[in-house]
Amino acid sequence: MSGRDGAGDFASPPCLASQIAPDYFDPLAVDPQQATDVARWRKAQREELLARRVALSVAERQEIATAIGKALDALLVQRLPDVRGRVISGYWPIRSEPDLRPWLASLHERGAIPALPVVERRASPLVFRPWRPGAAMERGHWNIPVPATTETLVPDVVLAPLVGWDAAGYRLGYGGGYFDRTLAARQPLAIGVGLQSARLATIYPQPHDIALAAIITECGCQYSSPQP
Ligand SMILES: Nc1nc2c(c(=O)[nH]1)N(C=O)[C@@H](CNc1ccc(C(=O)N[C@@H](CCC(=O)O)C(=O)O)cc1)CN2
Ligand SMILES: Nc1ncnc2c1ncn2[C@@H]1O[C@H](COP(=O)(O)OP(=O)(O)OP(=O)(O)O)[C@@H](O)[C@H]1O
Repeated sequence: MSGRDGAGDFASPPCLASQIAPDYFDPLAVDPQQATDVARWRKAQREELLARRVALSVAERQEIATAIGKALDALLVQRLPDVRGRVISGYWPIRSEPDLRPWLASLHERGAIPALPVVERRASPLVFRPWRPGAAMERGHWNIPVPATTETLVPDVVLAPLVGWDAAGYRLGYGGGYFDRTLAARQPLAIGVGLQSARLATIYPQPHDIALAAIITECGCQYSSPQP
């Protein structure tokens, strides 16, 4: 080969435009065809992952929830050693999500302030209402029970239930985009919790997807972002 990089072999240098990432010039630009493909793929993955999760026995689910609670405690020792007075949002389990209410109750006993997410307005960030065992509940959006109070809190920690996840810290949820909108608005310590078997090679992160700080399954911590 003659010349530097073989440039002398061609009448004009080869065009490398095809090697430029499509989002190089505008980081928020999305190819509409690609966005549609990813949305369709995610819908199919959600259905499959949810069908597998619902097939677990009650005993299996309880074991998983207990193991996740222990792994969460281990993570908090590192990330938030003193939980007293800290607002920690969990979730009211739906669609066979691991039931972490006992863990939230134990946090309450340790002096933390548990909270639950609420969709007060469609296509908007979630708001967080205080919760404690036995708190009065009402039906919220999607029939999810939410605390019957108008009080709202700013969480220090937010648990994000995972339908699917990948090892880069990205979450597949129910397709409403609520957690992404919430994390775009403020930056609590966001911890994904879900089943080890819900791991995907990638969720094909899009510009609106925000990586979580950590991902916890019944097998322990699967991803943890570098600590600030
Ligand atoms: N237990 C629990 N509570 C939670 C959440 C969660 O994931 N788990 N959320 C976590 O965010 C929020 C509710 N998330 C929701 C996500 C999607 C839709 C929804 O309407 N989904 C549409 C599909 C949307 C689409 O594909 O465009 C549907 O199923 O019809 C509703 C609520 C707040 N509370
Ligand atoms: N920050 C944002 N601003 C505006 N729209 C957003 C934002 N984040 C997500 N969305 C919209 O929400 C839609 C669903 O997103 P995605 O598939 O990531 O949902 P999800 O994370 O699975 O849902 P959820 O968090 O509700 O469980 C996206 O197509 C996008 O249009």
